[in-house]
Order: sequence, then C-alpha cells, then structure tokens
Amino acid sequence: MELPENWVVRHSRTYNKDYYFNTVTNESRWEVPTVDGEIDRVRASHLLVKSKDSRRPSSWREENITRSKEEALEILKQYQKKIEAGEETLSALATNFSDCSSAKRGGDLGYFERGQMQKPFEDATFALQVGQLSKPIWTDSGVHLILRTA
Ligand SMILES: O=C(O)CN(Cc1ccccc1)C(=O)c1nc(-c2ccccc2)[nH]c1C(=O)O
Repeated sequence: MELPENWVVRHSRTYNKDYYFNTVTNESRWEVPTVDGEIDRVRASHLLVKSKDSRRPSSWREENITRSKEEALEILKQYQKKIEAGEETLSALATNFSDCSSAKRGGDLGYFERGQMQKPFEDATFALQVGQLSKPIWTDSGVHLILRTA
C-alpha cells in the first residue's frame, strides 16, 4: 500500500503500534494517510467457517471445532453458491452459520481502516467494490466470505 509523498511509517514503542509521520510538516497521526481519492475506510459483513487448524477452533456455534480446512472450504463454497444464485443472503447465512461472534449482527463488522484486520482480510475487502462478494479468503481465524457494504 503506497503512502502519499513525505509520509513514513514509524513505530510507537509506547503504544506498540505503527503511526504515520510527515517528514516535511512533522505531522504525526495514527490513521493511514491516503492519496486523494484512495479509500481509507470500508464497511463489510462476513461469514467465517473455522476448522481444527483455526487459531481459536471454537465459536458460539461449536465448542470444539474439528472439521478440516478442506471441509471448511467446501461448506463455505456451498454458501457462496447460494448467495451468488440469489437464493440466500450473506446476512441470513452468517446469522445462522458464521463461526464469528459477528453472527449476532448478521456478520456486520462495521467500518474499519487499513491496519485493523488481518492483512488478507483487509486487502480482500479494500479490493472489493461496494456490494461485491469476495471469493473464499483465508486468515488465521479460518475461511471467510466477505461482502463489502460501504
Ligand atoms: O483468531 C483468534 O485467535 C480468535 N479470533 C479472533 C477474534 C476473536 C473474537 C472476536 C474477534 C476476533 C477468532 O477466531 C475470530 N476472528 C474473527 C474475525 C477474523 C477476521 C475478520 C473478522 C473477524 N472472528 C473471530 C471469532 O472467534 O469471533
């Protein structure tokens, strides 16, 4: 991800977090500076299917998740087909089947900026048009379908 001219990423040891510093104006900020016209925050909903290899193989649905990554992907692909066929909405499927706590909100994660979500998830979401559904995306949490909503 490119930064506008004169901006550099610095690391704050106090907060153990990256921040952005403008070497000309000496301005510093937490939010990622964007070149005009580049999106800096998005909103998305997602459906997460975990597997035994997920970083936390447990969810509100299932105390101990034992399915394999292959099985998780097959399950997610069934949901993807239903959504793409217009038979189901991501929100309805996430409510009933997502292994993420956001299931309670129809999979809605609210708004987020770069730097907040796991990188594969962030990059996939920022690459989507509003209203577009992602292909299956893997993170340490499991495999996701992402719908960009804003
Ligand atoms: O990875 C872990 O060690 C545990 N997590 C992280 C987590 C746990 C609770 C709430 C949010 C994130 C998850 O497995 C997880 N990741 C997500 C997630 C991942 C990417 C985008 C949005 C949510 N949801 C969950 C969840 O249980 O509800």
